[in-house]
Amino acid sequence: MEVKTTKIKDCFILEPKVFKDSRGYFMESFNSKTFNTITGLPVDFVQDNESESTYGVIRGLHAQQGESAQAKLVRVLKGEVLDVVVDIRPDSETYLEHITVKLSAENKQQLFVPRGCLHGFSVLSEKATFFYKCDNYYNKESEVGIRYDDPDFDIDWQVSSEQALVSEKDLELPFYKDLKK
Ligand SMILES: Cc1cn([C@H]2C[C@H](O)[C@@H](COP(=O)(O)OP(=O)(O)O[C@H]3O[C@@H](C)C(=O)[C@@H](O)[C@H]3O)O2)c(=O)[nH]c1=O
Repeated sequence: MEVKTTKIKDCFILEPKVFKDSRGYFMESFNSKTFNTITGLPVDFVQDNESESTYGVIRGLHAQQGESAQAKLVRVLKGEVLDVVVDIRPDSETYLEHITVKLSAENKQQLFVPRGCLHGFSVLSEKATFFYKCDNYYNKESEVGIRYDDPDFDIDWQVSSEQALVSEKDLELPFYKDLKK
């Protein structure tokens, strides 16, 4: 497993070691000891989630807050997405910065999203199966989010506005400046 830093504090890209042979490939997609050693973060994942989406779907930008804050280790099992992390931790040196990373079944990259950051993704392939580990349980009451098209962040989702497919719930999210903090 190789680790690459991103410009967001404590947000890493992980690249599993892939063993290819005539049968196909093998990889350790997650190893708790390796994860904690290479990131230096003692994260204890407790919930796995999976979703499937079609081209143009944008999910996000979401987080859970307070005692239910969640770190996530996200990856793509099928297809390709543009993954987005926005740092809304007021005490972070990268507060209000965001990154975009292409994750695909082919590149097998994983992105670690620290607690307190907003997360979302857009689907760039015909379909995408998205998988992620969370270090805290789902708690609907603790959910917060902002609009994917918040002009203060001006995120390029690489999907045209005509083709963007966004849930009703996500369309009702506020812009960051209007989020109750
Ligand atoms: C996230 C989640 C949803 N649900 C339910 C609630 C709802 O009925 C249905 C769909 O939920 P949502 O519309 O919120 O799903 P979705 O828009 O895919 O939400 C996810 O988006 C990405 C970007 C994230 O980062 C995740 O943390 C999560 O917020 O699934 C759970 O039962 N457990 C969960 O952990």
